[in-house]
Amino acid sequence: MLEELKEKVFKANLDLVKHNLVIFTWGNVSAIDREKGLVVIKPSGVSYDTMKASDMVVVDVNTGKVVEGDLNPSSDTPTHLVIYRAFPEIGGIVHTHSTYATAWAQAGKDIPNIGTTHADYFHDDIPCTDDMTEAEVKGDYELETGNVIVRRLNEGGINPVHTPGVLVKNHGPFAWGKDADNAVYNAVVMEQVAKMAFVSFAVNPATTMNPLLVEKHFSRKHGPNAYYGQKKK
Ligand SMILES: O=C(CO)[C@@H](O)[C@H](O)COP(=O)(O)O
Repeated sequence: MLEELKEKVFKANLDLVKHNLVIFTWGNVSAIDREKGLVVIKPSGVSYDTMKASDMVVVDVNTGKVVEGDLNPSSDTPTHLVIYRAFPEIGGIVHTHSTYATAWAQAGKDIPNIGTTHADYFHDDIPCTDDMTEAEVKGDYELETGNVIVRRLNEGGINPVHTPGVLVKNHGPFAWGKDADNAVYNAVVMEQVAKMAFVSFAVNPATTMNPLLVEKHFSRKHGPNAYYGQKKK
């Protein structure tokens, strides 16, 4: 079942290594078959060096139950499932501990949009979630991580299509897209704009962004007036 999607998710997980977004067994990629209501995700704790397409695990997006696969699904599976259930536009999700995006997450800071590269792909500042409560941390942690992500986007009036990523405070980045490959692409861009922002503020802590450039660049990628109508934070 879902052999083609397993192959795509498997290759997308290997692309995390190719793009230097993960080491060891860190991170994970998933994708969803919306018609079947099934999610294919990387197995937990398996080295990318030995991983095979047939190792991918298939879970029910609504129950989280494993419907196919001999290995345990990624420990972050509940987080992925919350995001899929909340945002039907999303077809693939990536979680990494990539250095610069994770540094902004550990610092508890949104990645500010101070350049056209950022504007091309993320439009808004890339949001960082707030501190998780004791109940959230001691509860179903991965599920609650998904809930704080959804809450941060919804309360910020942030469109997940226009801003395809988030930072989980003190943890790391989640990125997404229309499919697994697009999610990996956005994860790579997020890490790059995180690095560029860090270096830019080191050069000039007082730097600012020309808002005219934001609309100019975002509209080039998403079409004219694509952003209007989205609530500002
Ligand atoms: O965020 C974490 C651990 O803090 C996880 O994302 C690990 O980095 C990968 O876990 P598995 O996908 O192998 O379960």
